Amino acid sequence: MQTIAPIRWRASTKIGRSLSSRQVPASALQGLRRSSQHVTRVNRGVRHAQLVRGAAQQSVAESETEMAAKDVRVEELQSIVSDEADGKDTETMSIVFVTSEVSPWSKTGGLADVCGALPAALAEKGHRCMVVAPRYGYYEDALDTGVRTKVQCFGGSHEVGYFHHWTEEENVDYVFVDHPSYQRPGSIYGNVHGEYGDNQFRYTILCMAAIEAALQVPCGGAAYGDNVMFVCNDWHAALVPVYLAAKYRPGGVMLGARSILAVHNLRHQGVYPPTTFGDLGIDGQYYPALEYQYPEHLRQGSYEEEGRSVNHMKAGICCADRVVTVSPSYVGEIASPVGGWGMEWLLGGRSAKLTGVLNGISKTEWNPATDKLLPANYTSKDLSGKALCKASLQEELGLPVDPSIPVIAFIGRLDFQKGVDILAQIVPWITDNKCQLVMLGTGEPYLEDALRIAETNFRDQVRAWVGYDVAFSHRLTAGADILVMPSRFEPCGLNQMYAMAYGTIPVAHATGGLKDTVLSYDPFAGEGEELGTGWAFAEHNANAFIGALDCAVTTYREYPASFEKLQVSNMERDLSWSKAADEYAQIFRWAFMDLPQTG
Ligand SMILES: Nc1ncnc2c1ncn2[C@@H]1O[C@H](COP(=O)(O)OP(=O)(O)O[C@H]2O[C@H](CO)[C@@H](O)[C@H](O)[C@H]2O)[C@@H](O)[C@H]1O
Repeated sequence: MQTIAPIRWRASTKIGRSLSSRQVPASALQGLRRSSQHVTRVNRGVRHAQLVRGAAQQSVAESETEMAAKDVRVEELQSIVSDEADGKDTETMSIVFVTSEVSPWSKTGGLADVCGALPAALAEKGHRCMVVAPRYGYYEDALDTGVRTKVQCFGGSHEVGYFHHWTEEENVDYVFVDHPSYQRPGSIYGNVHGEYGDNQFRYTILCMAAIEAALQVPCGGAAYGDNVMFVCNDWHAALVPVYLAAKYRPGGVMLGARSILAVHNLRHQGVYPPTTFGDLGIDGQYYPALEYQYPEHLRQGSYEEEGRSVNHMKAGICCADRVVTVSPSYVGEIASPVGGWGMEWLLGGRSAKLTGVLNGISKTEWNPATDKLLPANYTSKDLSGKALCKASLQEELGLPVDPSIPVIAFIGRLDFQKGVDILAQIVPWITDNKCQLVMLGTGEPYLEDALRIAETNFRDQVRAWVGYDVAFSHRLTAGADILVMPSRFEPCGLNQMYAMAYGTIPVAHATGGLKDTVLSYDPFAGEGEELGTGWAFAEHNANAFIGALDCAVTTYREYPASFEKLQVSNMERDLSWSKAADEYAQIFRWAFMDLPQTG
């Protein structure tokens, strides 16, 4: 606790400076109130730290004056303790998430879910939170701040604008970076011809614009300033730590800022030809942080000079103050050849600064008791609504409406990662065992075809919804009995947790976050012992998958009381973001204690 003192001192002075030196519109009274509340909280944090430091330095012989002062301190400590009892953090921080996607505005996968929910969980604990993401569309609920700035990269000066969304309920500042390269008719990252050729440029601008957002955008009347924690999500945001180290700190700006690289998927690293280094506007001494020479077996043929490349993720790993990934098991995988994708040696070297924090789920978006996208709502106390959801799903898809037939669901990106190939292999087993299979996904064309072929071959039992449909993903999660996740690797996985919250039992490959969350059911577990959450299989092959799925189907048919016990137990688990938010906050505090990482 004693080492906390300098952090709070920095926090209060920096926030104070940003309030006084930046122009604050007189009309932004509400925002000013929010800011001043924040400063008050921070000042209270300073007092807390001073108190703790004071306690450590106390001499044995206390004078009467000291005793009186101590009484005052005890009172102050009591007020802090009562704040803690409210579930609020007393050590509040300014946190800026930088991300390529954020739900509900832009989403291709789980990254958007995390950036749409974790900041709100941190804000609920008293932290000031901003999310910076590209403005891919004309978001009606985000207003133009009027702030414009120019960022220098790729041989030119590029003007970006900032749009802002804030609601009292969430208390998160969503800041959307506006640039012509973001608004395209295709999807976020590409179109039918593949990935956009200028993605490196688009996300370099995002990184630069995000740092400037903290300095310049007067959210609620006052900018965040330069004493912030940047949470840089995946390779798209991984240059933020590099710019802090190479451009800002040497110029005496952002000296109090720290950065965390949050790894959601290490397979995608943002890899470009080494000749692009000059476009990034980074001093040459940082070239080694970005350079990566792929070993021969991992080369994809497109890089010059024997596999040499510029790798954004690697740069983030080198320059971030800490690296966080989205589950404890994935930490071990990425620091080893099993899941390091060439980065294992670097991550192994930074293992003291590498932590796994299991994702949570949003209980406002994914709650069967209140979900407006479902034909019926239900709770763990009364599952009758779930039976209605199942019947409605079977009817909607033109499948036989029969409560005794187990409905097995798959939802996800159709990608090598998700193991859809082994799901395709076991479709005949599923149909032979008189189950129904419903798959929702989009992605690699050969896997989309595999889904279509399965439906064509087994029209009475299989449905393949090739596309992206959030409303249907909710109806499917609620209407199914079992959700399968045969992922080859899975940093965390969210669908298994959504399934658990909806009383749908997960069957998953024991990898990454699935290993941490899908625990095989123990029918002999006594009172107070771990019951399990579903069924997991260790080897990634069709036979092992069938073994686990057979357990789930057999339990559903022959031991309905056990199946229901598992459903209820899963629905009553705390899967919320609260615990993860506490763990992130602790990592931020540790990062603020250390000197900044220089790369
Ligand atoms: N066709 C479709 N229609 C509608 N919704 C669809 C859909 N396909 C996928 N989704 C939704 O997208 C999200 C996918 O989340 P995941 O965590 O399972 O995977 P993803 O691999 O994208 O995320 C990466 O980041 C997250 C967040 O850290 C990690 O959990 C994960 O392991 C890692 O691979 C879920 O909300 C799911 O419902």
